[in-house]
Amino acid sequence: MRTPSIYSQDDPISAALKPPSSETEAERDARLLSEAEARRVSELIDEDLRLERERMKRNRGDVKLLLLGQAESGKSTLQKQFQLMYRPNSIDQERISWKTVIYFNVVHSLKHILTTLEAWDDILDDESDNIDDSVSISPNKHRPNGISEQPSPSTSLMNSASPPNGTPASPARPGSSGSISQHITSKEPSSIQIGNLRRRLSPLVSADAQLADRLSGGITVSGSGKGGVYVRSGWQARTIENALGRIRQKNDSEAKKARESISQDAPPDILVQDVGRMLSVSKDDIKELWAHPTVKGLIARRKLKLDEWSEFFLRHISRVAAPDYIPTTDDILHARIQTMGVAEHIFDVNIHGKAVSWHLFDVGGARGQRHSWVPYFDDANAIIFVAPVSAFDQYLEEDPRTNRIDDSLQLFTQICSNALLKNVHLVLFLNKTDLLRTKLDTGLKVRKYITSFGERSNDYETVVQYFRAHFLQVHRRNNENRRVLYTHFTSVVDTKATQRIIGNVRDSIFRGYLQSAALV
Ligand SMILES: Nc1nc2c(ncn2[C@@H]2O[C@H](COP(=O)(O)OP(=O)(O)OP(=O)(O)O)[C@@H](O)[C@H]2O)c(=O)[nH]1
Ligand SMILES: [Mg+2]
Repeated sequence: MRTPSIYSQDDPISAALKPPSSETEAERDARLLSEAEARRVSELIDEDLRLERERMKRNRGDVKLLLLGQAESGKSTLQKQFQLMYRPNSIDQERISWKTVIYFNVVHSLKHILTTLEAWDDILDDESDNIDDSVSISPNKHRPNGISEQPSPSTSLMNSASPPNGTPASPARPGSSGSISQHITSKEPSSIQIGNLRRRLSPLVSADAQLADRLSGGITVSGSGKGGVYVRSGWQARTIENALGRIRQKNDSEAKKARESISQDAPPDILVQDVGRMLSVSKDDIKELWAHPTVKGLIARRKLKLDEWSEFFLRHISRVAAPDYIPTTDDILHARIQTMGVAEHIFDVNIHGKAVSWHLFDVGGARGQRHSWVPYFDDANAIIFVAPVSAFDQYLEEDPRTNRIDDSLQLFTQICSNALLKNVHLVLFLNKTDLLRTKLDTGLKVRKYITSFGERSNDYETVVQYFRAHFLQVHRRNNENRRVLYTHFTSVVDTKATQRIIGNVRDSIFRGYLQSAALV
């Protein structure tokens, strides 16, 4: 008996599509097979559409929270704190993959130190010594890593001649950034010592590109210079898959199951294993380089600028370079990897007996990434805008003429004035306050970089209030709807303090959410 066909005798379209009567058995079998495949694909599409409709319906009641702010402001670190609070097990599952990031952070920092030393001929040249970096420095060679050593321009915040609090702006004055304790007078010993360290560390440093490739999955993004590498959401699974290699061969559902079953017992990636071995062998050399008077001198003279994560991992190198190293949660919070695009994280948040799904969108903050934020604006319930207040002496990697505080203020202006966001609950984190304290304690003068700071006192309280006043001013000028701005001084690497603040923010967002959902 012939298998029933999809072609009905009565339907004219079916009749038109009816197979020719001369169809052979083999042609008929092939046709039936392809009809069955078409039906299967069509049913899959229908099922996908049904699930998507259901998801949209379900998500209508969910809270959507955007984490916005410039690159390096601390958005992903804040996301990790949400993860620690609401899905702590997932941090354990990812723990092993953070080892690749931390090794990359160490190796990349060593490379940056050695390249900078090379540009200064591995010595502290007292004749070119000028602690004040508002004056042009003429190194012997071009600057490493394309980082401009032209004096960075000081800024009057948002070009406002008159800052909040009424004190008139005064011109920048050169300041001192502290005393140099070590002076190397003999070129020979210093350069020979560093030359030897460079030679011994070169196999380790040469792993930099491979580690970057492992994390990015081979994707290079323009502008991923200093920070090293951009990653898309899901990079953890990729580093683990590379470690296991064989998972790639399997079909999707098997790979998913294997990924889910991976814990920190997963066999380590050969590359990561090799880097771990080299780190362990080179531990003393790294310590010697990090403690070397020439390195310390270049840092004090601001000829060598290290990021906070570089300093953190170099300070903890004994632990990080140990053969049995497993990243601690604190290490994970300090690890640095640039976000590419927008990464969605979903948490079930239980408030007053009501369970609500929170969708956290962690965005890439570099200028080239900001266009990808907009599609998430129209159904957002809340924004946490993260502004690093320690960045008053730093300039955008993408545009070395723009002071990072100024960029934050400009970005905050755009967010406050955006019509799509006018009803969104707005929270401001003035972040990296721990680093701000350290910078001020070492004698760095705000007025040297922010001319409008004028003759105010350079103490922590005055400085944070000054920056806060600027952000409040931006909010006030762009607040037709008279919405409240919730402000917090934060250091999001501090778990205890941050989780307390997250609790407050959660409650205030949830109150707004209930009101807008007309549930109260
Ligand atoms: N000491 C200190 N370090 C911080 C703080 N917040 C963030 N960091 C560190 O700053 C670096 C950058 O933080 P991220 O969270 O990756 O920055 P981001 O805003 O996600 O950056 P993009 O993804 O490039 O947009 C990381 O090494 C963090 O550990 C803070 O409050 N204090
Ligand atoms: Mg990020």
